[in-house]
Amino acid sequence: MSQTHFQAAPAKINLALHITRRREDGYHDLESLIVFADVADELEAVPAPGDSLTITGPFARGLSSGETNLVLRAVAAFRARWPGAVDTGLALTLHKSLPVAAGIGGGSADAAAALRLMAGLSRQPTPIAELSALAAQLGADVPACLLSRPLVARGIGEILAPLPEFPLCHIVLVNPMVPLATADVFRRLRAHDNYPLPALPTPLTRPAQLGIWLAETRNDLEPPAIKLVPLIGDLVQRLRAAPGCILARMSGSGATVFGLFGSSTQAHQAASDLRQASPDHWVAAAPLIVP
Ligand SMILES: C[C@](O)(CO)[C@H](O)COP(=O)(O)OP(=O)(O)OC[C@H]1O[C@@H](n2ccc(N)nc2=O)[C@H](O)[C@@H]1O
Ligand SMILES: Nc1ncnc2c1ncn2[C@@H]1O[C@H](COP(=O)(O)OP(=O)(O)OP(=O)(O)O)[C@@H](O)[C@H]1O
Repeated sequence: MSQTHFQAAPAKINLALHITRRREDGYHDLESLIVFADVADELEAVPAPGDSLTITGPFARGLSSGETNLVLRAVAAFRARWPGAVDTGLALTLHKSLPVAAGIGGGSADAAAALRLMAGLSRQPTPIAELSALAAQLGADVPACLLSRPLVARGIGEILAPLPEFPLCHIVLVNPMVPLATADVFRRLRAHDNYPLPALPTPLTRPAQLGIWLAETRNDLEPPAIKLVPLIGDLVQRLRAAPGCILARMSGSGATVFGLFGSSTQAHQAASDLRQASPDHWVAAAPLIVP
C-alpha cells in the first residue's frame, strides 16, 4: 500500500423522521427516510508508522483530533474487531466541510468513511453485516452513513432498507451556526409514541410523487428543536416560500433545515437568496445521491 486513499463523507438528511417509542435503555425507536447529498467531508489516508489525525477545512476549529474523534474511534474499533487486517498505521487528514452537531450526521459520516477506508485496505474479508454492527456501536446514524444511499431506517437506526430507486432531487441546506446536541433535543421531546411512516409509493421515480408522500410525514424532533432554537422555525418558513420548494423541514435533531427541489436552478436560486439575506449562515445546494 503506497498511494493516498480517499473516502467522501456525504451529508445525511432525514427527509422524514418519526419517533415511535422510548426504549428502556433511554434510546428511541424511530422510522426515517434518509438520503445523502453531494456535499461532504473528505477523509484522506497515507501509510505511516502509527495512526494520527489532522483536521483541516472551514469547520476544523474546536474539533478535537484526539482519540475521541469519531474517525480515530472508528479506526480503533476496526483494528480491535479485525486485528492485523490492515498492517500499517495511517496518517489521516479530515477536511471538515460540514458543520458540527448540525443534524446532518457529519461525525457519523466521518466514522463511516473511516470504516469504508479500513475495509478497502483490509487483507481479510469484512462482511457488510459485521461492519454495520461495528458502525452501530459508534453511533445510531453510522450504519446508514456506511451505505450513503436512499434508505428507510428503523430500530434506533440500525435496521436499514435501501431503496432500489429514488427521484433525482436537489437539496438546499441552511444552518444558523447554532450547535444543537442530539441528546438535548430528545430530552425535550414530549410525545414518544408517534405513528410510523406511511408505506412508500412504488415505483418512486418522480419528485412530485415524493412530495405527496412527504406531506403525510413529519420530523418529530422539529418542535422540541424549535423550542431550543426558535430561528429554526423562521428558516423553515423562508425555505418553504422559495419558488419550486417541494418541502422544507429540519433534518435529524437540527439545527440544519433543508429545502427539497425538483430543479437544480431553483435550488441554486434559493441558496443564493439565503446567502444574501443571512451571510453568517452556512448554506449549501447539491443534488441527492441516488441509486
Ligand atoms: C436523530 C438522528 O439524527 C436521526 O437520524 C439519529 O438517530 C441520531 O444519531 P447519532 O447522532 O448517531 O446519535 P447517537 O450519538 O447514537 O446518540 C446521541 C444521543 O441521542 C439520543 N438518541 C439517539 C438516537 C436514538 N434513536 N434515540 C435517542 O434517544 C440518546 O440520548 C443518545 O445518547
Ligand atoms: N469527526 C467528527 N466530526 C464531527 N463531530 C465529531 C467528530 N468526532 C466527534 N465528534 C463529536 O460528535 C458530536 C456530534 O457531531 P455531528 O456533527 O455528528 O452531529 P449531528 O450532525 O447532529 O449528528 P446527527 O445528525 O447524527 O445527530 C459533536 O458534538 C462532536 O464533538
